[in-house]
Amino acid sequence: MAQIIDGKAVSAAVKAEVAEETAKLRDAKGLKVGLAVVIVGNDPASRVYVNNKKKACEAVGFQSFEYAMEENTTQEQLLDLVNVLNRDDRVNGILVQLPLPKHIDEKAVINAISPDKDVDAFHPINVGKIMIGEYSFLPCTPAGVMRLIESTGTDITGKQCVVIGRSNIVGKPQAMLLLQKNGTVTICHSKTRNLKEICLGADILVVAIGRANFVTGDMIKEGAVVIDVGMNRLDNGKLCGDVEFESAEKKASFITPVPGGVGPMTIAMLMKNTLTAAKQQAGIE
Ligand SMILES: NC(=O)C1=CN([C@@H]2O[C@H](COP(=O)(O)OP(=O)(O)OC[C@H]3O[C@@H](n4cnc5c(N)ncnc54)[C@H](OP(=O)(O)O)[C@@H]3O)[C@@H](O)[C@H]2O)C=CC1
Ligand SMILES: Nc1nc(=O)c2c([nH]1)NC[C@@H]1CN(c3ccc(C(=O)N[C@@H](CCC(=O)O)C(=O)O)cc3)C=[N+]21
Repeated sequence: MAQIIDGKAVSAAVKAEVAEETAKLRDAKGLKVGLAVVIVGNDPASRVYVNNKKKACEAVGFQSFEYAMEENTTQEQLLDLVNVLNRDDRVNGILVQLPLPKHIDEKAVINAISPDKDVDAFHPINVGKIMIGEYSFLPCTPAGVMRLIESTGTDITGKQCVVIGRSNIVGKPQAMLLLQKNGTVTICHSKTRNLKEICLGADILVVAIGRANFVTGDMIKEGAVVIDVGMNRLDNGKLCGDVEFESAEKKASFITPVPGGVGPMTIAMLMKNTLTAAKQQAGIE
């Protein structure tokens, strides 16, 4: 039976570190930290995340600036706001909640965010820096996953790591971070043929697909570390991961639950990135 990785506890520890350093820098250097969160339209799921981010900002001692824009906001209006935030000294980090309404070009918006305020690490400059290991920010979800793996005491070096999913925001950067920690990494996606076989070889399995209960216990090697990034809202309103928890926990050595696993880590790492941004903008470190 697997040990459950407590994402809430690990995220609380990260937030406590951030809160402590924020208070110290405020007292010693008068540093103030601010995060702007922009949301376009009124997708209920997005609202939940944005509210969680706002609460986290309060908890660690940041100012948060929320910009809720109408669904019919034009791309030009959104780009104008991003440019204002780029120049606003109170704002150290900018997060534009994705997905955006279809009439807005997400790439154009991401590219408009000043790379030093890009606390999601989605801007091409920051993506490139991650590739060559010279980053200042790591993308929040993959960075949170790394922290969860670390919390189990697992040494990644030489391990077979399998990532299912190759999105720019989760799968691809996740694979890169595991590689940087000397994992032997395989990336799977919808065209992968022998998925079950590949999964059965995984010492560390990270699943980021977006399909409820897709990975079942028979795909998991005895003793594997299983990280479930998926967030699927079922018809009954319940939140569920990409991994079928009941069968998977019988095989894994460690496993993350949904909710209470990767989700809270994403927000904690966002706080960490925002503090890093503020320090860099103030010339500290
Ligand atoms: N907890 C958190 O903080 C976060 C959670 N999420 C959640 O993680 C999940 C993934 O998100 P995201 O990466 O943005 O999703 P995307 O939809 O962008 O990517 C999904 C990936 O899964 C692959 N895939 C789809 N179906 C299969 C299949 N049958 N077999 C193998 N691979 C498959 C796709 O392959 P292909 O490329 O070939 O299409 C694609 O690479 C979602 O549930 C999302 O809600 C996302 C961000 C943060
Ligand atoms: N620019 C941008 N950056 C993001 O980081 C980003 C985004 N857009 N769009 C959407 C995804 C998703 N995401 C989550 C954040 C917190 C939880 C979270 O707190 N989850 C809780 C439960 C929340 C609930 O109950 O609904 C948990 O898993 O325990 C989940 C998912 C950030 N994302």
